[in-house]
Amino acid sequence: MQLHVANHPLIDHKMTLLRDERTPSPVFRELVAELVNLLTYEATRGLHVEDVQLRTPVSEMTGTRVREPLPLAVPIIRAGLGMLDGFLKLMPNCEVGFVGIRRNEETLQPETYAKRLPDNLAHRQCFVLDPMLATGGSLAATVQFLKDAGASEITAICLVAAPEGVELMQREFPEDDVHVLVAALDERLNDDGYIVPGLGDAGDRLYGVAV
Ligand SMILES: O=P(O)(O)OC[C@H]1O[C@H](OP(=O)(O)OP(=O)(O)O)[C@H](O)[C@@H]1O
Ligand SMILES: O=c1cc[nH]c(=O)[nH]1
Ligand SMILES: [Mg+2]
Repeated sequence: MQLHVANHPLIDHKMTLLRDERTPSPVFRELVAELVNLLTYEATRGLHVEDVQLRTPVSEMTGTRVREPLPLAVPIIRAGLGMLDGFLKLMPNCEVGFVGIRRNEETLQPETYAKRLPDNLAHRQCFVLDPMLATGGSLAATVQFLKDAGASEITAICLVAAPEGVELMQREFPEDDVHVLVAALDERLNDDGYIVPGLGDAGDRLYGVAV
């Protein structure tokens, strides 16, 4: 697994607003969308493209377009859904697969309650969306589902990561075919498995505490 930390002043500025406990849900959602726009630009540098012939008002030229099959976006429900619109704004023709995972609050183990993915992901670039990489269990389970379906180029876009989660991903996926792009790499996990300083429970801050 290859880790990329965005390290950009605009992203850092928006992350500061996002982390603030006084930021209300509507603003939080808007900031997430803006951050995902910026991160998607960076995460899609390696998109597969093909040549296409066109004519400008001045001359013939060879341009490029994103090659088919188009990439698959995979938000991890719930909190990852908050990143989907921002991603699709830049990649409007992507198909979307869904994985629903909830962390067990006592064991911190991921529990999968929904999975709707194409059967065959060979030769398909996949972009996993989840704001939080804490212990890494939820992301590792999702990446494994994609690999089981044949995916070999997987990029996760996250907002905040803990070193513990990064280490788990590196242990589980030692090859270079998995990339994780994060807006911020934080200090550690606390005893409850929350990222410190983090931003709290991303799902609750996006959608409230309903289960
Ligand atoms: O790295 P991990 O230790 O697995 O934790 C990260 C997971 O925790 C959060 O989801 P949560 O379980 O709170 O579900 P929710 O999105 O429905 O709130 C977050 O969105 C990740 O999916
Ligand atoms: O800090 C954390 C850890 C896991 N899930 C969250 O939403 N926040
Ligand atoms: Mg949650």
